[in-house]
Amino acid sequence: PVPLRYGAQYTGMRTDEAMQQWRSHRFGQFIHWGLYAIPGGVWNGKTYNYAAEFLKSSARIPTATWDSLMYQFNPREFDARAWAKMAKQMGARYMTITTKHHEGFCLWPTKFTDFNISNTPFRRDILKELVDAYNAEGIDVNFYYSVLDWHHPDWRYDIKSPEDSVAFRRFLDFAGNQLKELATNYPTVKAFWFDGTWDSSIKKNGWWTLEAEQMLKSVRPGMIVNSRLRADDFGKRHFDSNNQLMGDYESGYERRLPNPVKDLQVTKWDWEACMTVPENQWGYHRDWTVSHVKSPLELLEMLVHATSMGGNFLLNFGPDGNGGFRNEERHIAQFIGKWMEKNGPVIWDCGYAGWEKQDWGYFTRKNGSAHVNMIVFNKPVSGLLKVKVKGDVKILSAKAGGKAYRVEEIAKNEYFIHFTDRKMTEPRVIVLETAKASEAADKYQDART
Ligand SMILES: C[C@@H]1N[C@@H](c2nc3ccccc3[nH]2)[C@H](O)[C@@H]1O
Repeated sequence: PVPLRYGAQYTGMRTDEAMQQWRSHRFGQFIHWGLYAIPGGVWNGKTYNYAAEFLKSSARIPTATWDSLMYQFNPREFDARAWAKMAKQMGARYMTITTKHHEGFCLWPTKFTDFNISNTPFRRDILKELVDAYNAEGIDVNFYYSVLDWHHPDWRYDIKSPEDSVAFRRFLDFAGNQLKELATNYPTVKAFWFDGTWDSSIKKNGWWTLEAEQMLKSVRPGMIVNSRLRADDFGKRHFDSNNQLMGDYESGYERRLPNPVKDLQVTKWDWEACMTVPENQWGYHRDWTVSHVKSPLELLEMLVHATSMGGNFLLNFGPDGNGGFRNEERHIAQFIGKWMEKNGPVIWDCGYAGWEKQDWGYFTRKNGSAHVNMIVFNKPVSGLLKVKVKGDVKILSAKAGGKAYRVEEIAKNEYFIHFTDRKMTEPRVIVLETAKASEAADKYQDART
């Protein structure tokens, strides 16, 4: 292996309580909220189809003009407890909020820049209200922090001169101060979700990314940090030059999920996929007709898909400039919440079952349990759900809501579950009870070829 100073600091999955808690949550609510929520993708009467949180660049708005949106930020409808109740009802176990996005506007009264909530008509500490309200609902809160900062004069995309080095050093000190401030002033925050770390300026300062992570973990032992923060000695990101995952979980799945057949490597570490409801809008956009809007069912399947591969699913909401959610978002929360009310136990505390993906849907398994959950999305014409078990296992029974389905052994380690349900109106959960096969005689003869 290549000797590294700023590479992975440990290998394997963390087994401490804080990480087990993060892992068991499985389902999180992402919230993107900032000045971009005021124009919502529309500027001077023109609608820009690009991501609404990028309107400043897509509409080529001068920084001074954009930053003056601060004097309009006054979300009258903002009610942190109502947001937290909606998330609780949806079945989310954690929430990740943008403390500062690329625009550089800070949702908390930071000491390190005036470009923050205390200098808006609203004045109140949004982060504190959110942390308190979500924690009161038993939901953990994590902080998203964009290192990329369009507002700060010392930000550099690359280091091309001694002046760049001096300025960027000041910038890194500023970012480090803000991170320490966040970790200190909001003591119940469990994780940091870093973004905006792909530019050369950061890749040339891998040392800072490790220092930032170590500082957060010294201020808050147990703190969790995503792989996206880190760059190693050679500017490699997420996985270091020895192909070791940096940070505590892989955060490379943005608006995409790992393939359940080809990407099984992710089952070896912690990871999280974050997802937009429209094709690509994180911040509030006034016009959702500009792209495909994912249905509640599509998003529910992604949650099940992520859980089935031992990962977390972070579903994004983009409140508008007044602090209200779109009807589509409310409906999604209500739909998923209804399903989670009945079936949360096959998501929370569950992960990769270790069996081969089948066409009808996904397997999940609670750690060490003899029960394997089948979440059926696609009932086959035959009604026969194929299950290939791994290792010394046999299936004893298959039950859904108290009703037993016939388990037919069709070959060594292979079964059909006779799924007699007629019309499927929602994803169905069938729980398989398994036992050691070695206790039963083996009546199959391997073919000789
Ligand atoms: C988690 C997501 N990452 C941000 C982002 N910044 C980008 C810069 C270039 C290309 C794609 C990007 N996505 C999005 O605005 C959102 O916060």
